[in-house]
Amino acid sequence: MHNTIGGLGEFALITRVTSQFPPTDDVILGPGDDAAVVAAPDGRTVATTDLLVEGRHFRREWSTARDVGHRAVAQNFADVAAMGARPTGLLIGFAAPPDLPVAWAEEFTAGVRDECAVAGGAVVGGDMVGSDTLTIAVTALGDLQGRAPVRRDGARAGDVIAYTGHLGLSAAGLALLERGIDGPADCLSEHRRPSPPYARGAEAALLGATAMLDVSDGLVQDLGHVCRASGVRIDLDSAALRPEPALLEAVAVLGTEDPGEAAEAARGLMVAGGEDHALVAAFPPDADLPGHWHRVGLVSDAAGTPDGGGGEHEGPVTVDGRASRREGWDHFRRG
Ligand SMILES: Nc1ncnc2c1ncn2[C@@H]1O[C@H](COP(=O)(O)OP(=O)(O)O)[C@@H](O)[C@H]1O
Ligand SMILES: Cc1ncc(C[n+]2csc(CCOP(=O)(O)OP(=O)(O)O)c2C)c(N)n1
Ligand SMILES: [Mg+2]
Ligand SMILES: [Mg+2]
Ligand SMILES: [Mg+2]
Repeated sequence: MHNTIGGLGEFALITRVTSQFPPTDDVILGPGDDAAVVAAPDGRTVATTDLLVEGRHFRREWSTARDVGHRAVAQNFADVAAMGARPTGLLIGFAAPPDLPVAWAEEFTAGVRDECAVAGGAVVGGDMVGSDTLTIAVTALGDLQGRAPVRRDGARAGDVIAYTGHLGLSAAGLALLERGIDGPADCLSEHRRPSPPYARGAEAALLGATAMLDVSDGLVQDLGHVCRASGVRIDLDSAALRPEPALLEAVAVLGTEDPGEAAEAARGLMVAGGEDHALVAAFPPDADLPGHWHRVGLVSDAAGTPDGGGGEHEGPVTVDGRASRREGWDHFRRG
């Protein structure tokens, strides 16, 4: 019996892993040749890639291999959804030390397979290499189904900002894990296995979204990209940012007794916490939004403000007209 991937060897591991992935109707040729062939019925393919690095994005003591598999898919197909596209294909680069248990690789694969079943895409290939640091590099493909992509540069003054999915739960989950606290469960599970509302990306496109992205680094920071690309400002209404019960509970567990302070701390996590992969979009003011799109802000003109929408201390995204005190994630600033 080979318990480590070093004992099993590269090609036996590839066979074990690739045999787990059922093809979908989009897959013309799956894993096994020099490249895969994925249908692009619309003739335009959305392509995106994100890395997961052990110690930076996940810890093996905090997340199971299955969790990391789910997360690798979610993080990437959320970007596909954020373009208004439907997930189709996935390529998985797997860099691992030879003493990694085979069971870890297999459980990771099961997580990938199960999240693909939720999102609707298929694994069509990947790569395996040895590395001191366990690193997962995923490339995701999507189909626009004949629609125009929803970019970051289309928001216009007068548009409303709305989100769907969760905000702040993942950041709360991370804070709980850092403190060794094992609840509330919804926050821990959202951190370990984010649940992006994949199908609502295409829905937003059909509802007339003018700009969209998924929240990976923090709502305020990520909406800043929309502002810079669109040449607008965005003001969020704190009263419209309603924390979910699990988030309020997490904040209480993390040490805020006062209910007023708890609500404030929860909103802090909603505007600055990343990795829930909620979808946030700008819509024309008359858009007929279903209830799962929560209206939280307004787009205004950047003209007349310093720096075309915010100086060094006031970014283009404000909360109740004021700069947000909390920043989002920056890979290099935070080390
Ligand atoms: N090393 C790179 N080479 C080329 N493009 C990159 C690189 N890193 C990031 N990008 C591009 O910059 C944009 C912003 O990246 P990122 O902030 O990671 O987006 P997201 O949060 O949606 O994953 C994306 O379009 C991405 O493809
Ligand atoms: C062990 C650990 N520490 C810290 C974090 C928090 N964290 C890591 S990366 C990140 C931002 C999102 O990841 P990124 O690679 O920037 O994805 P992208 O924005 O490109 O989608 C956050 C909040 C984490 N998930 N795990
Ligand atoms: Mg990225
Ligand atoms: Mg994104
Ligand atoms: Mg990021």
